[in-house]
Amino acid sequence: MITTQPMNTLLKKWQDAKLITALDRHFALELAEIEHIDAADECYPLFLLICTLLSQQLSNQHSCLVLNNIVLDNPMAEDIGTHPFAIATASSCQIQQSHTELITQISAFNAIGQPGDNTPMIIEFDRLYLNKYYFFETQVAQKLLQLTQVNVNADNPLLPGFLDDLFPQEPHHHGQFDWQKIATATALTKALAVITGGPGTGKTTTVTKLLLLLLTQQNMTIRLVAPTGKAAARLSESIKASKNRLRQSLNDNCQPQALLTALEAIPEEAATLHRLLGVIPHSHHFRHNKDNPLRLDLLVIDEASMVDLPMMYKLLSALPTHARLILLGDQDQLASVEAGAVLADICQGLQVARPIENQIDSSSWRMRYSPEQAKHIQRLTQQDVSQFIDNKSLFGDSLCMLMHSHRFKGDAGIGQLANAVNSTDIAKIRQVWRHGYNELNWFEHQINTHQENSGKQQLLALSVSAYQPYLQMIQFNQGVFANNLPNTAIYGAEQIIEQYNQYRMLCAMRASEYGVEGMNLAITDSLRQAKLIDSKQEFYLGRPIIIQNNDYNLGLFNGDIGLILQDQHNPKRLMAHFIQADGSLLKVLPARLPKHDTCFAMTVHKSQGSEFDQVSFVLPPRPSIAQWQLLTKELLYTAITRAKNHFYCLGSAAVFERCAKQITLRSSGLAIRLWDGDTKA
Ligand SMILES: Nc1ncnc2c1ncn2[C@@H]1O[C@H](COP(=O)(O)OP(=O)(O)OP(=O)(O)O)[C@@H](O)[C@H]1O
Repeated sequence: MITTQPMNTLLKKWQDAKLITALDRHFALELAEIEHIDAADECYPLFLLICTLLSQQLSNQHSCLVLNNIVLDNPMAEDIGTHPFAIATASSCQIQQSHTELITQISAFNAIGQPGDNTPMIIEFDRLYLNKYYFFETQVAQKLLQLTQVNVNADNPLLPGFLDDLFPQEPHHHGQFDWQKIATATALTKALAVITGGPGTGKTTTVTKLLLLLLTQQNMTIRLVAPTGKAAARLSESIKASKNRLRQSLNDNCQPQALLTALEAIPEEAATLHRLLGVIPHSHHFRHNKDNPLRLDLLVIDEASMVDLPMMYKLLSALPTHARLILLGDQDQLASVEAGAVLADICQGLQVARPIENQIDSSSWRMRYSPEQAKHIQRLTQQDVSQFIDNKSLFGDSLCMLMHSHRFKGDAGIGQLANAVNSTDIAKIRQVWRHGYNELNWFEHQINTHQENSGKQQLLALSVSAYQPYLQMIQFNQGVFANNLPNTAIYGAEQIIEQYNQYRMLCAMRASEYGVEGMNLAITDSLRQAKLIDSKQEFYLGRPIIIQNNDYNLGLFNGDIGLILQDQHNPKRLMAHFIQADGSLLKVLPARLPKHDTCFAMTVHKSQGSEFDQVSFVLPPRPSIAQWQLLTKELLYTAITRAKNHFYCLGSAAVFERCAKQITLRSSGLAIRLWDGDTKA
């Protein structure tokens, strides 16, 4: 390897240029100590480079470093050449060997071992792992494959009839597959079922019908969980709504009492993953693990795209050996905040790449069933899925993807835009925006010579009107308390919070004028000018708060959102009010709140698992290089699909379209392990 400067100097230079973090540099230097090499050794630069690249990959949520992906003449991906942001004219280090030679050479380092070795790093084919992540990935793959191989007895002769009753054939759908029915049959026959699909495709409806059928056959302890409190609360609401719809339809169709009894036994309460596993304060470990398994027969995990690799390992380890697992989620959403993209990897084997008009590879999906599973499905559903038979894959037997959204009607703008973005179809994106749907509004960045942006001003005006109703409710209560009108009804905290949750501004990033920080300041200022808030004090009436750290004693968790309101029992006292996952109200003295921020605007990442009636999304007008890394298709898709009725976007067409073209790829070997066995490089 050749370098233009000593490696230690280069590491510092890369850190200063924000190509790597201080952690990446220290990680590499520490491993060099473990390897017992220093600058005098010929292989020192290569060892440091490889360790730095691995750490950088882990910081960017990859599970491993794919060595064949390293660009040999510019491994640190430095900006070279004529680009205005370029930091150099030539890369400061180059690897002269081929990838094969590189893999052979680094395999000889003491700190890099083979699978099964107790070394800090593990190399497998062209994938380099931190030992811990290799362990998580192999364990997750092994446990998922074990589960998918467990066939569950679904021979009850009543099942096909029950399935027909629960999924009546719609006359106009004659001859089409009923994927909800097939998903239910899949989950009836396998200990692992993965039911994925976009918003409103019927995941909750399907799982409710599935639980109903399972409970008609045997008593089971079922637990419902989701990654965040907000997502758990939403799952609980969705299950309740789905049960109500089902109760109505069972009664209308005079279904057998057995079904109605089973329906009532379906649990409605959902918990967070942390609560399920039992948090031990100040520890990464949970009370439930392989030595103290969970007490349940069936675990349903919603919003599974948010579950990272280490958490999936912990969940699977804590699952009792006899238990069944159902994963629900949208594989197209943003991947987890921490390492891995477990749900996307699970679904990867169903992806069929296809080129579309603008030459960008997009994808469609195709089920893959073994001949035995196709027979089970046919017997239970009378649907012939033989066209999806694939003799090579067994993992496909556990999967079912729902593709038809019942929420976004075929011609509705939000659904159209989400689909166009999801398939990186630029022509379709332009067509949707040009169509002028009522549900979609575009605000163009228009920055004049005084650096004033009329697009931003329009969005701020809209945000003021969208937040006005909840702030007026607060002002009404304030008047009642101030004038001591005991017989006048006031708005309850739950009502006010519900009203606040009708609208949210989402940003791609935290920092900068067009990030959460800048937009929160701008909205606060606009609301103050409109006399809707009085923001002189830190904890002013109506301030929305988002929690940034877990506080197990208070029962507040990262991402929880609440409002500063007058305490109804002592109106002189302001308290932060939160709705918890079980629907109850939690009141906390503002001074006791863990680390928090204002939440008129929040990141798209933090909005996962939530939905709002109206959503506005802010793209920066001129993204920096670092900001471009965040602007992905998955980010856009997640932002759009948070909106139930209206989506507004502040941006420029060029940025929106480039964002839609950037597809997140997370390096991992999980998909290969699940779909091809451990044999493929
Ligand atoms: N087969 C169907 N026919 C008609 N309407 C349906 C069907 N399945 C679901 N729906 C309706 O679509 C809406 C969304 O269903 P559901 O909540 O089950 O979807 P979901 O995929 O869980 O949504 P989300 O992604 O928001 O959690 C509900 O109003 C439901 O009644």
